[in-house]
Amino acid sequence: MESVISLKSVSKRFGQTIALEDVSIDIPAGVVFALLGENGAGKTTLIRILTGFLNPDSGDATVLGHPCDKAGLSIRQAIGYVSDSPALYEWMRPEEIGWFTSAFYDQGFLQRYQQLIVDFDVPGGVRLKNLSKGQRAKVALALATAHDPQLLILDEPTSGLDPMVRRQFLESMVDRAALGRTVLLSSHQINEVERVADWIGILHQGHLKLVEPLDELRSSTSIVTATLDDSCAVAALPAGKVLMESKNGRQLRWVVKGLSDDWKNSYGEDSGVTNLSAVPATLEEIFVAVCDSRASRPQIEVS
Ligand SMILES: Nc1ncnc2c1ncn2[C@@H]1O[C@H](COP(=O)(O)OP(=O)(O)OP(=O)(O)O)[C@@H](O)[C@H]1O
Repeated sequence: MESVISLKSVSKRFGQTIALEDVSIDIPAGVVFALLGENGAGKTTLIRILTGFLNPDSGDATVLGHPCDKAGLSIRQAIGYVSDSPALYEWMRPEEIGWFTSAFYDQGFLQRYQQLIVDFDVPGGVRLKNLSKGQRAKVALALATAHDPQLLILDEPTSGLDPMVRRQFLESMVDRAALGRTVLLSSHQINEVERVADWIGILHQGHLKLVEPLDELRSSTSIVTATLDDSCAVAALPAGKVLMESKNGRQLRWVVKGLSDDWKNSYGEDSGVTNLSAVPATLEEIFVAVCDSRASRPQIEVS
């Protein structure tokens, strides 16, 4: 089946700054895909390429089968998109902008928009320039979702929303995916994302460090801890891909992907290591391990 979003070896620089380097992703239909990354990781650049606002220096990007560099307008008409700073007609009221925008879409748009505005508790008769940041974000979200698009792209969708609306909004993304729609959202809110995402992509300094279904990522990544007999000794790494190692006195901690079932066998009585244990890693722990360049012996594969 064709991917809803496909990026093949996409790179983009701004002068000396590498915003994206050789990024390839295929996102299937019917999933919530969360793009995570620190400030400046390249998330917005990737979204601007997908929505045709920016062309890559090299590589190919398609959305719903359309090439992003040539069909930006068609893509933006077909999808729902909310940027990190949505531009709205400030002098309009929410009820007016809904009515105005409905002219570009099918008959159901206005009814769905009005329902969303009620659900989000936005006052329909106040000018947009006089609404709070969160209320404006809700209007932008309602406009982007009221035509029930196949694909919804959201750059930092929950910033400015209060906790109740965030929860309601994120749950509605899961409902969309269950109906076969696809949602791509960029976020810093790792804990929130962990509750709703099916797939995770982690960008770090323009490089896609990881892209995987969240279930597989969680079940394959462990936090391994151990105690050294002598704090000056060096312990063998556990068998698997060590994403990060940290040491605090005699305490060792590793984040390991694909920890082998018999990993404890490598630590015999004379290994100088005791109190071995492994627990599943949280998404936040995985994110830090992938992005933290201070890890002392990072990204090592031990077999
Ligand atoms: N128009 C531009 N001109 C110059 N540099 C840019 C431009 N747009 C982005 N960059 C640079 O590209 C890199 C990636 O920026 P981008 O906005 O994609 O990051 P981001 O992951 O969305 O960050 P944040 O989470 O802070 O919004 C940054 O170093 C940024 O300074």
